Amino acid sequence: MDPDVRAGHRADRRPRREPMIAPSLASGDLARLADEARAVAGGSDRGADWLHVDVMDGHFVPNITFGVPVVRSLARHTPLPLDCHLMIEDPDRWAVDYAEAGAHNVSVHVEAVRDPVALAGRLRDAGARAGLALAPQIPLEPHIGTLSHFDTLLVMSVPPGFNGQRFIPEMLDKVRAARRLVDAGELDVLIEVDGGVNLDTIGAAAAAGADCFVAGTAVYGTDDPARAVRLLREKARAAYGRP
Ligand SMILES: O=C(CO)[C@@H](O)[C@H](O)COP(=O)(O)O
Repeated sequence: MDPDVRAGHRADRRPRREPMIAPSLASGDLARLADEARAVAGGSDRGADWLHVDVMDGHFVPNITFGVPVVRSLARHTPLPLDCHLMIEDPDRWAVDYAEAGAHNVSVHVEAVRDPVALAGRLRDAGARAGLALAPQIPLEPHIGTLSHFDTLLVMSVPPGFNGQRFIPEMLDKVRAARRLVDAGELDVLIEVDGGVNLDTIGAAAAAGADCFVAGTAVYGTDDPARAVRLLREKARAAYGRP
């Protein structure tokens, strides 16, 4: 693979002291996706780090959202790296199409993928980071070996399928366990937490060791999404022990 692309992936594995915020576009106005992306991009200020794109197929989860053509168009309308979270059956068939459409990170659910190691390699060959997602009922421990082939661990803190759900604090045990492995040098993944992240919950997720925070309702459910991104980052920074 292109060494510059790999270098870019490594650059995302920043020292864990600067929180990343990834607004979840599915909570925005779905008739104005480019505008909603622009609303969090930041302009001259620092905006969101990634734009989270929840892909749901009506089979793996009981909801339907975005397909490959939407991601391809979005990639032309925003400078933000697209973080595609595939909640679909047969990610082995579809994931690389999202990478080729311009996704920066493509996460697949471990129980849905047939050959995770091969798929991670194919995603990287297509120029994307590879992410492994764990729904609330899926434990971390059996998948640690598989994760060593991935760039991102997405810990879901709500059942997949819908925005606006309540954060499940018990999921932070998985974040803490992953953080310990990363800090011990036994795993090299960016830890993302997704679902119910808001100003009341982000501090606990940051203290548990998450690097990247997906927030839908807490960003797009406000009058000022850019401000919401700033406030979320400040809360996470404070929990990291930074001003
Ligand atoms: O993947 C999912 C839900 O399936 C999440 O990305 C949520 O869509 C985030 O929305 P909030 O829980 O922050 O409203």
